[in-house]
Amino acid sequence: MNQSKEQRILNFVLQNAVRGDPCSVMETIDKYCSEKEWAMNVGDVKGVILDKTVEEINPKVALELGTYCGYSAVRIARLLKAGSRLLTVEFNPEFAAIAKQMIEFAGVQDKVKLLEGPSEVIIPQLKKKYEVDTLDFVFLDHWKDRYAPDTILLQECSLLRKGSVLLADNIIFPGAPEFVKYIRNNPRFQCRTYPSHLEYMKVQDAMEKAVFLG
Ligand SMILES: Nc1ncnc2c1ncn2CCCCCNC(=O)c1cc(-c2ccc(F)cc2)cc(O)c1O
Ligand SMILES: [Mg+2]
Repeated sequence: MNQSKEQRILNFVLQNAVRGDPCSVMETIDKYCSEKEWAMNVGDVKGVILDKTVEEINPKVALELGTYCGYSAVRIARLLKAGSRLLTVEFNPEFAAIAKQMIEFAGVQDKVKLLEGPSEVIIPQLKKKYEVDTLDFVFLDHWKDRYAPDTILLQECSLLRKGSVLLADNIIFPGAPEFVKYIRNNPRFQCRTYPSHLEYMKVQDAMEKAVFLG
């Protein structure tokens, strides 16, 4: 049975990156996906916006929606201080299996908990099942039409507190128009757009940062 693209990405990392070195894993994925096969990792250009946001917040508890191969989970986790944790949610079991191996190879498994399932099922479980009080940071990178409903669900589950920061990928391409409309007209959020480019392409994209005002 021929391999999936995601399996080829993982194999390239296992054969070419340095075990236990998150930056090496990120660089190796970026090399493969810019030279051999495009894939929907946040990538090295938008990844710097993600880095700066995580460093500014220094989150104790972070949530990622849409793990894919684990690139942004590794990217975020490498910046987390001791005692901080990233919960990352992946719907697709094949992607989750790849991401688990990627996260372990990078050596950040102690900071990352990979949760398998749809976001609308996992989010309501975060408080009781995963012992979350509130979230300091949320990276939205899953189905673009889930960004708005899941932002509403996070509020309904009292998972946001004054100052919680959401960062959403792909608000230009593929686009998340309902989310942009919802968040920019909502007085409970302070928004800022970061124009950038689609991963590994010259196509315009952007990230939206939204601070919950409580
Ligand atoms: N826990 C959960 N709950 C719900 N859905 C869940 C989930 N966990 C995962 N998914 C399912 C998400 C599937 C991937 C989402 N990301 C994307 O769809 C995505 C697509 C592009 C793209 C760009 C240009 C193109 F020509 C084609 C595609 C780029 C990106 O940066 C993207 O993030
Ligand atoms: Mg994305």
